[in-house]
Amino acid sequence: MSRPERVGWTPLSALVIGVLIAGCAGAPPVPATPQAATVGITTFAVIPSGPGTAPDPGGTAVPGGSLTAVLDAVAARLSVADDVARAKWANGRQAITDPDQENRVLAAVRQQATALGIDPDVAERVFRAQIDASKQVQQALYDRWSADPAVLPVDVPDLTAVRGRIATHSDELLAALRSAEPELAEPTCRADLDAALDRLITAITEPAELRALPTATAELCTTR
Ligand SMILES: C=C(O[C@@H]1C=C(C(=O)O)C=C[C@H]1O)C(=O)O
Repeated sequence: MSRPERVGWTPLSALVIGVLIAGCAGAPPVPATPQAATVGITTFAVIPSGPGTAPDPGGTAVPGGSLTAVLDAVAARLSVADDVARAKWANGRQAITDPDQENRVLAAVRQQATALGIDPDVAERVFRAQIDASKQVQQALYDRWSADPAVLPVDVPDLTAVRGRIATHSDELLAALRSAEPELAEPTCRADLDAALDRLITAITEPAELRALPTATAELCTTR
C-alpha cells in the first residue's frame, strides 16, 4: 500500500506536484538529455557513491553518498516497471499484480537479507514498498495507453528477461541497504534522503516514476 502521508513537504514533494501539474496540462515527458531519448525513459545521475560518502570530481566528499547508492538502486528497479507493463499489456493486458511473483521476490529478498546480515523484516518492508511503487508506475502506464493507444510503444519485452533485470536491481538495492545501514538509522535520514533525491530526480524523465518515488522511499529510514 502506498503511504504518501508519511512523506512530509519536501523538495521532492514540490517536484512531484510540479510534475503532476505538468501532466494535467497534457505535457508529454521530455527527455532531460539527448541520451535519455535513446537509452529509454529514464536515465540516472552518474554520481559516484560508496559507503558513507561519495567522492566527487573535485575531490570533495559528497555527504550522503551511501544514500545516493540506495536511491540509484531504487530508481533503477523502478525504471524497469515500464518494460514489465509493456510485456503484460501485450499479453492480453495481463493483471499488473502477480501475487505468486511477489511471494517469490519477497522470499528471495528475505533469504538474501539474512545472508547479508540485514533484518529480513526490514528488507521485506523496503521491498513491499518497491513492489507497490512498481505497480503504481505500471498502472499509470496502463491508464495512459488506455486513454491514448497511439502512445503505446510497439516493442514487446520478454517478461522473464525483464524480471531478471529486476532481480539484479534488487540485489544492488540489498547491497546498498547494507552499506547505508548507519545513515538509514540516523534521525536525519528522511531529510538526508530528500537531499540526495534532489540530485537524482532531475535525471528521471518519466512522470509516473517521479510520482512513485515517495512510495518507493517511504520505508527506507529505519528510525521513525
Ligand atoms: C514487476 C512486476 O509487477 C508486480 C511487481 C513486482 C515486483 O516489483 O517485484 C512483482 C510482481 C507484480 O505484482 C512483475 O510482475 O514482475
